[in-house]
Amino acid sequence: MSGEKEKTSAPSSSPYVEFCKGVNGLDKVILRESRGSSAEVYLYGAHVTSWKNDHGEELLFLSSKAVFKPPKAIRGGIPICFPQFGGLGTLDQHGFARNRLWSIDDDPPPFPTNTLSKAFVDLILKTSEEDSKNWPHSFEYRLRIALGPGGDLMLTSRIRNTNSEGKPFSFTFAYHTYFSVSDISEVRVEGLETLDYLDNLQNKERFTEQGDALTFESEVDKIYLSTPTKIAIIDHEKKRTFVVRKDGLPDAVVWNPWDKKAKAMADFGDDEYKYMLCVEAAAIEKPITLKPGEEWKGRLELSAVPSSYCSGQLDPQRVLLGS
Ligand SMILES: O=P(O)(O)OC[C@H]1O[C@H](O)[C@H](O)[C@@H](O)[C@@H]1O
Repeated sequence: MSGEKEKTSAPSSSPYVEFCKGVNGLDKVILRESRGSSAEVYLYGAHVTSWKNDHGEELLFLSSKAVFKPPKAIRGGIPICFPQFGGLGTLDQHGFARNRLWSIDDDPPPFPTNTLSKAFVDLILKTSEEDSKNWPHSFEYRLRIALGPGGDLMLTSRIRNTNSEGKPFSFTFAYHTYFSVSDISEVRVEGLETLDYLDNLQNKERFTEQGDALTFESEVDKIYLSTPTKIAIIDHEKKRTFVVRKDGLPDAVVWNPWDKKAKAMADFGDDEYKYMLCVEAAAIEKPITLKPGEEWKGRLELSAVPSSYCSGQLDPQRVLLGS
């Protein structure tokens, strides 16, 4: 199994980082921030399955039918799509990172920016013999998952080309975040209006979004191109706004399977589409290419703030700037 060499000793827990077992005895890490927020990460897939605010409220959607058993990816939370998004290549849907066993990275290279947080974990995935048969490249993928002092969830991916023969490689990528929402019909997304998108439901044809914030009344599966670095997901019923900030990730996928596709998915409840929305920070239209020795960085920062709106009038500037 890849990455076993990194595991020199059993990691020791602290008040901020607890190493334990999750469903089916899979290794899990719980991050806790002193004001009460928390996150849970499975080493299987480097998959964040839970993110709670300081009131203990769950902010991510995880299906009640999620399967915690390799080789199936966990349905919900934040799957990592690498080195391929969707079916855009020869690999299995969304690549292999989401269904590999990652290791704890005991000695990650330093980060240029110091986070104040003590609640973080560093994970690593390296090329395995099996994966190199389908994707003949050598890579090191380091992922830091951190909870900020205010409960923000930060994921930083650093992917390095370690090919020894001078071969570049290209990949597409997404943080496939499933947000928990009170009722999909009460949700709107701001920051994607007037942008071009590829519609996965119409052979990836290119369209331009209209001027209004996005609302949802049927299946949606769109790849928005060259989006702003901030996107807001406003849950009117919960009076909660998620703010997605991303860096190095120009695109954003918006997905909800709606009723028919929900029924067709074995690991997804028939009605659960009402309670989730995927907004995925991604690099899809223009694949990332790395020469040997080069590193790419892609960062996602999620925060959940009370919606600042009254009488249904939302000022997007306040939502995006006022957190
Ligand atoms: O079922 P999965 O392989 O996890 O994929 C779930 C979904 O992921 C993305 O959002 C894609 O755009 C969708 O087309 C796909 O259905």
